[in-house]
Amino acid sequence: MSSPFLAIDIGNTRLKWALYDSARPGAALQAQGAEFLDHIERLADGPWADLPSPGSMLGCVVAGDAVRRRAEEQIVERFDCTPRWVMSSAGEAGIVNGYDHPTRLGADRFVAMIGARHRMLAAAKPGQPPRPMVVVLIGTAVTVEAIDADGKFLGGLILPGHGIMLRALESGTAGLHVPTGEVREFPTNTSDALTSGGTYAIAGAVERMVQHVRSHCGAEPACYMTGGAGWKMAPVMNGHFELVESLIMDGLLVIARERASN
Ligand SMILES: Nc1ncnc2c1ncn2[C@@H]1O[C@H](COP(=O)(O)OP(=O)(O)O)[C@@H](O)[C@H]1O
Ligand SMILES: CC(C)(COP(=O)(O)O)[C@@H](O)C(=O)NCCC(=O)O
Ligand SMILES: [K+]
Repeated sequence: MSSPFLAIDIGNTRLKWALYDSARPGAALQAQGAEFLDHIERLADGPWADLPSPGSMLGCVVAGDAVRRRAEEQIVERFDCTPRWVMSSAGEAGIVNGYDHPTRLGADRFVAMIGARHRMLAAAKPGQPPRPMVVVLIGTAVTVEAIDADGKFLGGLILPGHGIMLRALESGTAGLHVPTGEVREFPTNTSDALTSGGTYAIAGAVERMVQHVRSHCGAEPACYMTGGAGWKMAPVMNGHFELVESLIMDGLLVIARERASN
């Protein structure tokens, strides 16, 4: 008998949650939401109050122990299931972790790569070999991961996200104040210059990683993008980046299914 499954992704800005009808890739989404970290205490009595109780949950958390504990309090207060969190390991669910210290890799990065690998394999036509991948997470920070065709995580970049870049510029200068501008190829005012600078800094780093993977692996990578600010980046990306809002949740579903069958 399958029972509902709760997936949770806690980043440095927001907690994202999604309730599925079962713990397997492709499960039907029953409810989802996102809360800024300051508002986690309201989950049990708020958005979670009327949900069916999940039989199990799995999450990833990079926001620190205090935030994880606050989330666990909400989970056990509201639901009859044990909080479980993915730790990055030397390998799981088709990804081999090439980090110098595999457990130090952010769990969100590890899980997103697992979700992406599953998606890439599912999209392959019969007889088509697995492809290398570039996986981009646009959250508080930006990460750009390289994975070869065998599923080995080769390494990844960490950059400041849009918000951190703008706040750093504002605090480090007299004449720059955080404005909201437009992305322009040739910005002619400060607001547009700042917004475009941040956007193209990320786009440029991503394009470089695509080049690195292409020449290292000798094949065109499958490119996936996710994260709260992914929609801002998708329109300026050259080439075919697939924006997959649910990549981390997809990875949690893959891991939950694998763990249940092992
Ligand atoms: N409702 C929103 N409107 C505009 N931007 C948002 C919104 N929510 C998130 N963002 C952007 O996305 C970033 C956070 O994305 P998210 O994936 O939640 O990050 P994290 O996983 O680090 O918590 C923020 O830095 C912000 O730029
Ligand atoms: C790189 C990150 C800060 C990204 O966090 P996020 O933007 O999702 O909040 C997080 O994955 C993290 O703390 N990683 C640990 C260090 C590492 O991956 O090398
Ligand atoms: K994240």
